[in-house]
Amino acid sequence: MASSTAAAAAVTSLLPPPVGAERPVPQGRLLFRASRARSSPLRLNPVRHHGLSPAPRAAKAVEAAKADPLNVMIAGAPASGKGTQCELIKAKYGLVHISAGDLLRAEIATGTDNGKQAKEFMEKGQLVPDEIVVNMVKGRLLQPDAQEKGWLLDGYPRSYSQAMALETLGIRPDIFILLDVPDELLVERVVGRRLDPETGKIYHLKYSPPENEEIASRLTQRFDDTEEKVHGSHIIS
Ligand SMILES: Nc1ncnc2c1ncn2[C@@H]1O[C@H](COP(=O)(O)OP(=O)(O)O)[C@@H](O)[C@H]1O
Repeated sequence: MASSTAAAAAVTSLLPPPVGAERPVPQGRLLFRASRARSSPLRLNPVRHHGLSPAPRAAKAVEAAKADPLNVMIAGAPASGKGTQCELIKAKYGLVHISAGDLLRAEIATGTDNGKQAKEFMEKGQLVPDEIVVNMVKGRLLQPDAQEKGWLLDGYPRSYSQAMALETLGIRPDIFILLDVPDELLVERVVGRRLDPETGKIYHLKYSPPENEEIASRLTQRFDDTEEKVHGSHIIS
């Protein structure tokens, strides 16, 4: 799909280069740069200097050499291309991809109390209450893999209160990416999207049509791939 490849390249080219290369200030419509919270309690091994005296030269050298892992938040409506962008960003920067929806589904699968409560809201298509989501996301961000490699947080925050909950913990992304796709295009993408139940491959009737008649005849549509989903969704998902 030429347009999605171009969009994919557009987003990763707006991100800073991987650690080790020089990081220019990114610019562009799809991307907003947030300031880094230097005192983030999420950094388990920060380089800190105590007292008023200047840091020793050796400590400064260590600090200069140690690049902080990149922390990214990404948001976009259904069919905005978030899944594609997440894969590309993950592959390019080696970040740990943390999806709020996946975390909730894992809670349900393991049958935790949080999972049982979350399920009721998810089945009704409602947001799961902050008491469950905030701690769950915070806990995952604190895991050593995300701390060491950096994180790509997807599907959080979905409300002002969720954003503020992380803000009060001192957790901010280096970059917030909003995939801002016009409604007409989202509808076109969602309505034309098809799934091959045998291979799991996703097609689009117009942009990525099936290779042959046999595949075309078995394609199905996801039950929630409807125009209403686009209109009913929050821009931040
Ligand atoms: N940040 C969040 N806050 C509250 N509920 C969430 C959040 N992220 C996901 N959920 C719940 O999980 C469901 C599935 O989310 P997700 O996997 O992102 O899929 P979708 O993009 O189809 O909503 C949502 O409909 C919502 O009920």
